[in-house]
Amino acid sequence: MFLKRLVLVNFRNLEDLSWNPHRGINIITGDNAQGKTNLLEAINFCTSGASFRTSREREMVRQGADFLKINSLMEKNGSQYEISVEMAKDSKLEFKLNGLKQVKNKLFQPGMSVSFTPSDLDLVRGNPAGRRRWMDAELCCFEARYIYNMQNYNRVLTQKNNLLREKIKTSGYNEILETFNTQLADYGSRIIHARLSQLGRLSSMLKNVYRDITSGKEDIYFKYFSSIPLVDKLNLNAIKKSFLDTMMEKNSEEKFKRQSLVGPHRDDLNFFVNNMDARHFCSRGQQRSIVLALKISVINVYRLEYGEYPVLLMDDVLLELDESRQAGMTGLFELPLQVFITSTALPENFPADYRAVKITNGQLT
Ligand SMILES: Nc1ncnc2c1ncn2[C@@H]1O[C@H](COP(=O)(O)OP(=O)(O)OP(=O)(O)O)[C@@H](O)[C@H]1O
Repeated sequence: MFLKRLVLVNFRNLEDLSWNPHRGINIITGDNAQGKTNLLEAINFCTSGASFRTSREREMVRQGADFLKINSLMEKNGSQYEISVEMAKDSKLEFKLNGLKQVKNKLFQPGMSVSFTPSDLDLVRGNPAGRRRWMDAELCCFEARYIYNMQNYNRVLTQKNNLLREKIKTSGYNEILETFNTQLADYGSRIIHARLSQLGRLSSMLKNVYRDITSGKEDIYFKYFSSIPLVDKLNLNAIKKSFLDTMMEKNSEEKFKRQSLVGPHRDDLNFFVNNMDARHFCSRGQQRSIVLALKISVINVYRLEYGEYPVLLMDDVLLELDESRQAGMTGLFELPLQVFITSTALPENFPADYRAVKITNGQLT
């Protein structure tokens, strides 16, 4: 996937911007608050239909303006197409593909872009909910029916929790609870199964990428911690049975605590570098390297799924690594991959060719 042209009107402080990015590495420099992240966010939006910064889309319209326009020319597997997004005052976003209106969900598939922003550092050091969100949104999103299973799982989970919280038990309480448990085991085991199989595929890629970044000095692995004993991790029926058995065992505790204690919504993923738990023992630079290695592994997974690398967006995260770790990424920069990197200054010894643009007060130079 390559972004060939980007035209923005009233996108945050980017009032009127037109750009034909380089096919390889683009470094966007500029002082603070000039519009570097805004530019990355616009690329993120026209490649995913979502912002890495906000879910309140109206915030993206330049203050004082009454509409926003993003127009992009993309190339995917050799074909070109135009995606445009418009939002007029008080109306919803409108998406077009090659000039024709298109529903957002049909326009954007996963795997068009991967972003790495400072908030992604929480993937290592933050709470388990962030890691579960990452597995759901970035790692497993393309698995058939994953989102369908997630939506149904969450719906039943809410119903079950509401039932457990009821003070006066309705008639048929135990039967209803059992029905919810059966449904949760069905959807939940598929979620856990998909997570484990995608993690299995990611594992060796992550090890290799991390070794490259650290010039072979550090090793990484991860562990999926489940609220369900997982004996046969790749056997869906075994996961489902274990899920049902565990819910039976925890039945009294769930009733006492009035909440659902078992399932993928309680699971976690932890990273270990040189056998040490990365949450507690890794430096900031190591944590940054872990997230970077994860993102690079994910773009490799997308390449296997879709036949082409996604666009990679890195906001204020790459050039903070020391030169030896940046040098460890030479292999990445040799791939047919378009990368956008923001930084306040140009790097001194960047390990690959790049084109640089500077942004000042929302204008590219
Ligand atoms: N809707 C909006 N309308 C107008 N300006 C906005 C809007 N949203 C954000 N801005 C402004 O855009 C400016 C640039 O923000 P951006 O986050 O892109 O800066 P940056 O160049 O990445 O800076 P830094 O190096 O500090 O991260 C900020 O001054 C911000 O207040």
